[in-house]
Amino acid sequence: MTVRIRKLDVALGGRPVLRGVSLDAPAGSWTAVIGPNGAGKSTLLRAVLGLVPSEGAITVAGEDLQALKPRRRSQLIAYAPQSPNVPVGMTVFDYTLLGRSPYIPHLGRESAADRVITAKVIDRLDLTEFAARPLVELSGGERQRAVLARALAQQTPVLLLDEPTTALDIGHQQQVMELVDQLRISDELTVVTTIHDLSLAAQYADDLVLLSHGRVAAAGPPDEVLTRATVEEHFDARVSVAPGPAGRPILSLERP
Ligand SMILES: Nc1ncnc2c1ncn2[C@@H]1O[C@H](COP(=O)(O)OP(=O)(O)OP(=O)(O)O)[C@@H](O)[C@H]1O
Repeated sequence: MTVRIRKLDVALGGRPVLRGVSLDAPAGSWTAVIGPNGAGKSTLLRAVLGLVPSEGAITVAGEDLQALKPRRRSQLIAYAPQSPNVPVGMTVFDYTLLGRSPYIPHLGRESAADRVITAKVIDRLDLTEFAARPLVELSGGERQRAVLARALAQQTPVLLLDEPTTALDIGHQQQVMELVDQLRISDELTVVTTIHDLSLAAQYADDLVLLSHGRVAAAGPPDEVLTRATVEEHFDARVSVAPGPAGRPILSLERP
């Protein structure tokens, strides 16, 4: 399902945080939102979910998101936040099962199928040995995978991931990115993720959207957006950019 954002403005605490942001994420595509700290990346995802008030238009498959009931919206879009509230005492299994909430009838219980889907997602994220453990007792990377598990258990056509790999070791980064990519291809998921690792973004995303001071500073395929000059201008970093697999750029920091 295509996600379309037009002229999105968000103000927080009386200060503009997003200004006139537009983007198109076609069905089955992967869009990575990049940008320096405080650029507005997380706010953009939160605005799509209706978690912060915004002005402008946000549609999924042509449906106006702001007009949708929360339950319907949860059937369309799953979100893995950067710093979720972790309910004290809740196990990894029960937390992941929350992803099935949009399909459980009011005052009803989850079905056997909901529990099977939950167990499968937990397994695919290497969390089976932690399933019965309280989430708060997990390491940062284990917890991050549990947050992703909850979002994947929701089985929505659109997946919004806020910094899904920051706490992960290199092996689990690859596992998570590959899993999301497989689901994107097999189920035609539309993936929008914020991400700080620019080389990782470039390896997986079809398009990058560079936010700077709340505006779109550049957008397009990774090799067009990730130039040495653009990275220097917006991140104040000196990097070298080399073509990697399939011409996708790989960045390395250069010591001044
Ligand atoms: N509730 C709030 N009230 C006021 N300002 C806020 C609020 N939430 C975020 N901001 C401000 O909005 C700006 C954008 O924040 P946001 O978290 O979207 O940035 P980001 O690009 O995701 O940053 P990072 O890379 O550090 O995660 C920041 O300057 C932040 O301080």
